[in-house]
Amino acid sequence: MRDVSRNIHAEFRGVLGRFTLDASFTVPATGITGLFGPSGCGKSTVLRCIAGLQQLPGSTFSIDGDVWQDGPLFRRPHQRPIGYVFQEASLFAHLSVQANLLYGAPRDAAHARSSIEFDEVVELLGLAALLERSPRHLSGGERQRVAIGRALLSQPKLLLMDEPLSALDRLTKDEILPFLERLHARLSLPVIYVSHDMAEIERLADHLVLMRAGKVLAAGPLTTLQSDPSLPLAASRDAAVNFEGTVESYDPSYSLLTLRIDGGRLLVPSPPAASGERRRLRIAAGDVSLAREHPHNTSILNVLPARIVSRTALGASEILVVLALGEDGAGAKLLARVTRRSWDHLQLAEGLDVIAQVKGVALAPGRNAGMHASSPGLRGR
Ligand SMILES: Nc1ncnc2c1ncn2[C@@H]1O[C@H](COP(=O)(O)OP(=O)(O)OP(=O)(O)O)[C@@H](O)[C@H]1O
Repeated sequence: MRDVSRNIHAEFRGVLGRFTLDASFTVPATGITGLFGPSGCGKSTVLRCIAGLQQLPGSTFSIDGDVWQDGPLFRRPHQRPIGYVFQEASLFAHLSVQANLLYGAPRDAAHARSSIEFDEVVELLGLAALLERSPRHLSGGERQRVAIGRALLSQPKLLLMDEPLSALDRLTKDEILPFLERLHARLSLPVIYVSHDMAEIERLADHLVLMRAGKVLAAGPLTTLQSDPSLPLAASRDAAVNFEGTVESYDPSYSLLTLRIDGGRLLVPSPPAASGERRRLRIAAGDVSLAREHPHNTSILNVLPARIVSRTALGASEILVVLALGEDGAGAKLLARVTRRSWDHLQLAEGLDVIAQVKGVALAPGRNAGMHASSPGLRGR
């Protein structure tokens, strides 16, 4: 039998008007799972099924071995310990921010032990200065932070977020993303995060469920799906991979961080950071070029040994190359987009050891840095 403990397991099947949903996935019941796909593919419907707001007979759902739906068993929405954050925050206009936050928080002491604390939520979401205010006078971003805080204080076992940033402008989004990153770093609560914006998913998600037309194309770790050439992400114009790096050292004379990643080291321009700190990195396929030999006298900071894992034609003139970093080709996967002419000219081949020249690395802000910064990340060249 499948081990459903520590997992979220979903199988939703049914017909809604002219739409057919046939979505099954299993992801870890930890971290943030991005639910990604084009408009109308069924992302919100999956969330509604998880919340019990949409009942499709013959479906199943369990989290951490706790079954919410299976055959005749169907827990009603109020029997499911979920927090739900929608596109637009609907706050009670006649209540203060503090009263809104506490609305729906369990009052009994039984919840107190394992609970998400009020003070912690206020601190994590930067709400201290807003507590006495009326929601009428909050900005869109502030309202959404209150809505997220209220969902957390209902002590959910699972947080569902349906396009929580899509109603906000770019600057406000960039202001809220660091708060979400802090929640991610500090709380162990599993989150299912719906978005059709890959930039948000790349910043936040650990796992990904890729949807198309009511079906799940693939589910798994974000990096694995990003670097799978058979999936649409890798072939897209802005294809990239994200992975974690650990700060090894900081060179103040050049404001450069050295980060250890699986299979190599990267130098990235950055404000100082403490060694041992974990940071999320993004490397775009278009920022990686290949050489047969170690280049001399180059301005490119990051030049790493790697092995070619696979090649996939992208139209008539380009090739998408999946690389594995390290002399032994056992490290993190990277994508590179090269012209077919260069591929032939350099006599590249699957299995060949090459040098990856990384022209740009985007580094997510540190957990405590940039809480009011509007920069989505730094680029190092
Ligand atoms: N109760 C329902 N009855 C009939 N059709 C429905 C029902 N619920 C959803 N649908 C249809 O299912 C499809 C998927 O809708 P859904 O909102 O889940 O997509 P989505 O991926 O979240 O889209 P978006 O990103 O635009 O929000 C749509 O065509 C929608 O009209």
